[in-house]
Order: sequence, then C-alpha cells, then structure tokens
Amino acid sequence: MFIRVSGLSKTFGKGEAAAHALREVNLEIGKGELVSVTGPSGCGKTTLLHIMAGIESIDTGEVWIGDMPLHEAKEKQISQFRLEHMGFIFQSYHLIPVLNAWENAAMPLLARGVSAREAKRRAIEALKEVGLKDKLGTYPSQLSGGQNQRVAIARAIAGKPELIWADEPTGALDSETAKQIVGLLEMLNRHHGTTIVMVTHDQGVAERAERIIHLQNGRVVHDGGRAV
Ligand SMILES: Nc1ncnc2c1ncn2[C@@H]1O[C@H](COP(=O)(O)OP(=O)(O)OP(=O)(O)O)[C@@H](O)[C@H]1O
Repeated sequence: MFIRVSGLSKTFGKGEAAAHALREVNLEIGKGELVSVTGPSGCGKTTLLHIMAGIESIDTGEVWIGDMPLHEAKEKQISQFRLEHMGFIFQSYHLIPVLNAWENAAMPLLARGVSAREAKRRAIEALKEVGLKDKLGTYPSQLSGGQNQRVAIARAIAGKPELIWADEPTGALDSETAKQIVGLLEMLNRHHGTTIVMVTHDQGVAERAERIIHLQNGRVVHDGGRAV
C-alpha cells in the first residue's frame, strides 16, 4: 500500500478544552487511487490530510507514505520528501499575486533546486495540460477563480508528483466550474496514475471518486463506494 495510516489519533489542546480531531484512524490508500474524504465540519478532514502530508504532527499512531515513516522522520526529511513527491491544491489557490501563471507554477520546482530554465519548461508544460496555454504570463488578479485553480493544479503537477492532496479544491467555485476542476483531477489521475486524496464537504464532488472515506467526530465511519 502506498499510504498506510494505523492507530492515528490527534488531539488539540488539553483538559476540558481538548478537541479530539482524530481517534484511532486506520486506512490504506493504494497507488493511483482517487479518494474523497468527506464528513461534517470539524470531523477531522483537514487534520487527517495535513497529517498524511507531513504538515501536522502525529500524537499517536503511524503514517507511512511508501517507505517514508512520517511518524518518526525529521522535519527536514519530510519537507524534502514533500517537495519531491507531493503536490498541493487548496480552496483559496494560495498563488503569489506578484507572480504570473508560469512563475507560480514553477515555484515548487525552484524550491527543489531545479534550474530556472527547466522549471519554466515544466511549468509551461503543466499549464498547457490544464488548458491555460494562452494565460502563461497572466497574473492571478486577471484570472477567474476556475483559472486560478487551474494554475494551482499546474503548480501541483509540474513536478510530476506521485501524490496530490486537495483540500476543498472546489470550495470557492460555482458548481459548473467545480465540475470542470474535478474532471481535470480525474483526468490527471487516469492519465498519469497520480494518487489524489481530495477533502470536500460537497457530496456531489465527493461522489465523483470511486472511493469515499467518511469521517464523523474523528473516526472513519464509512470507507468504500458511494453509498454514504
Ligand atoms: N490548530 C488547531 N488548534 C486547535 N484545534 C484545532 C486545530 N485544528 C483543528 N482543530 C480542531 O480539530 C477538529 C477537527 O478540525 P478539522 O479542521 O480537521 O475539521 P474539518 O473536518 O476539516 O472541518 P471543516 O470542514 O470545517 O474544515 C475541530 O474540532 C477543530 O476545532
């Protein structure tokens, strides 16, 4: 299994103020899967995603991404691993306003030490793949929400990661644009075999994945097909 989570618990705060974000979560996600993580607000979706991405620390339990044990690796190792193997997509895009589309898409590659010339080439290739070949030099303020999310997706795929984490990728988009963005993620999953884990509270979006992991109160209460 590519991603293996076992006995994962996470609590924020202490005593009466403690929030038990995750309780004894176990799951396995195979290479090339497209998985939705869904559930009501506060059930632990983002915490789970952040822990699997090595952004949030682990209280108890184990998280393996391939051969990498996130529960015992050093922060520096995890950062490097993240840069090399993972791409991220957020609800609010997280683009840098003073950089144009290709410069934004090239950022993680530059952070990884790829040469400027090669980073630009790969960023442009990724932007073409998401349908933005006419917007290479355009700035985020001049693009629509859907176009900005495409730039963010190009940034996520420019380094050809095995794994993409998407946190509410359609949360800021109208339903038609949301459909197109999910369609794009499906296409990337199919064509490149990229494993995609997508947090969404939108049932319609969640159901586009063959596998839905439903959380409630920090626990996995459903893991499988669409019948939530
Ligand atoms: N940094 C933090 N400090 C304290 N409590 C936190 C922190 N992050 C999350 N929590 C708490 O952990 C629980 C799970 O939060 P999380 O953000 O993972 O839920 P979620 O399912 O993603 O919610 P939403 O759909 O509203 O984004 C909540 O009770 C939340 O208040």
